[in-house]
Amino acid sequence: MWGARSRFLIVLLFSTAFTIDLLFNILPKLQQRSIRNLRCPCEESFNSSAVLRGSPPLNTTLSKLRQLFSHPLYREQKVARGTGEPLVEKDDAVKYCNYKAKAANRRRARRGDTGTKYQSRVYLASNWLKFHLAIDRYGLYPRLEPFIDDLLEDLAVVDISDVDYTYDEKALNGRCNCKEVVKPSGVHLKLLLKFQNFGKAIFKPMKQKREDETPADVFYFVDIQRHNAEIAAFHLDRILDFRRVPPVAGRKLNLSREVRDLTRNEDLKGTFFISPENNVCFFARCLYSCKTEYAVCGKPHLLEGSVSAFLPDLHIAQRELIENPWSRSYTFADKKEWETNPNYCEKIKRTPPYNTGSRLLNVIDMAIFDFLTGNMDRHHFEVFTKFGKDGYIIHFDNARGFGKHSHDELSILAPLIQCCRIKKSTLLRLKLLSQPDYRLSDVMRESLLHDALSPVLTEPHLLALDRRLQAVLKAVQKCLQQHGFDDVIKDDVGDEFDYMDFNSNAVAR
Ligand SMILES: Nc1ncnc2c1ncn2[C@@H]1O[C@H](COP(=O)(O)OP(=O)(O)OP(=O)(O)O)[C@@H](O)[C@H]1O
Ligand SMILES: [Mn+2]
Repeated sequence: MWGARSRFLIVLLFSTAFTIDLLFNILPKLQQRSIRNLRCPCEESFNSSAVLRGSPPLNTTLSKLRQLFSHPLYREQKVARGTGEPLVEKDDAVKYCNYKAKAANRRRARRGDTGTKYQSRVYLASNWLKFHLAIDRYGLYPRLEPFIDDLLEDLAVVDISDVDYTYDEKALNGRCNCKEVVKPSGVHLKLLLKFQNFGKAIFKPMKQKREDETPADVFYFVDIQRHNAEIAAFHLDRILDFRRVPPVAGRKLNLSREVRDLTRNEDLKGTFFISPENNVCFFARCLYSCKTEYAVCGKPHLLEGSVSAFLPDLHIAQRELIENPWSRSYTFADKKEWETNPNYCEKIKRTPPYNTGSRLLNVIDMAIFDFLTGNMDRHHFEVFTKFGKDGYIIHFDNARGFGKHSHDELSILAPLIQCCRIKKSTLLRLKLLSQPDYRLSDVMRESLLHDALSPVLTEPHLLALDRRLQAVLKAVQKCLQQHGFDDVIKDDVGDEFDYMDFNSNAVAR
């Protein structure tokens, strides 16, 4: 009798353990593996190599993300718009990088630091260099290029050779002593990572758990930065086909081994301490808020964060910093003109460079992107000087998005609502992403599974994307009713996609 009962208990124990393993270990791994398969070019997608090799087909053929990227809207339209002029000339860039690498090697040698792990030159096969050389007038990276996924992987694992604070533009331009211009970034603690392959990236540490929502009484300008928002924004921007966010991946850093032991910045080293919980912590040298209560801590050494691939140096690819015409007031009481003047956009439409070309449409694209993430902190933006006033806006700094999933901040959409204009290509993609087969939350969920810090966004944040997408489409619909098709929809793709009716008059005529 006792033997039968204990046998039953043992079986029960094993089956419970197996179910838990299946739910929390095996299934997520299978799902991650199926996402990895996304990295092969889309030709492979439907004669699934998994089936050919005899393994179970999983759900790769049902991948919505793969279907999305195979859609005609997401295939290269080079013929229509010509080849994209590159941001940097290959020979110039390689020469400049080699010069920098040699200088870094000389500095290392002077310090007697000649370990074989350091390369003496820049390799063309490095994914960060491939990324730099592929930036063109149409985006920060091409569609479906496997090196972007390889770069994301590099950002998450490549060995670090040095860590430092980030310095502001003046320092980057060599116009002042770098040590003097550390940004006042006590709240926005971030680090410059230099990799052993000479790649560089910006690390923003985790300051808030994914599950926490920004409290209602917190103003956007004192809101903290979220590392997961940076990662999610990169994926969203790629899914929207803007390709205006530099590649970002999640990474767990060992604060002792990979920051404290590697940095040669004594100020940074000096901010390390051990917390009462025995965790390794550090804070930033800065002009304000440099207190231990603003420190970040590992557990006990490991801390997760976002790693954003560095763009080419300003020396070879200058950028212009521009104030956003819809920037917010960063004080409690003041209001900006766009908040009180209903005809504000009419004024902007007459003001160069918003009066011609695509700058205004690009600001509207950015407003849609920011509305989807809930980012109210777009005070300035940057463009590459080389691409002129029609060049795309770089969607830097998305760390203040994804703060509240239960609130949609319609004021972020002001540029769209007040100007009633949108690129046809943008609208077509938004409409596609509102279809059940390509649903935005589903493709985002799938895309984010690939990141080392998966799950990057909680379900309520993913679902908020669908709700906000509907709000954008509704705003466009209202504009169409008020102003008509020709005034609202700016054709940048021709009639190639007019068959995409989606049972609505928003796209087809
Ligand atoms: N991936 C990158 N490559 C090159 N430069 C970058 C990158 N990410 C950020 N920067 C530069 O650093 C600046 C500050 O970055 P970011 O806005 O993300 O940090 P922040 O802590 O919010 O700083 P701030 O308070 O100045 O906005 C950007 O405006 C940009 O010039
Ligand atoms: Mn910022």
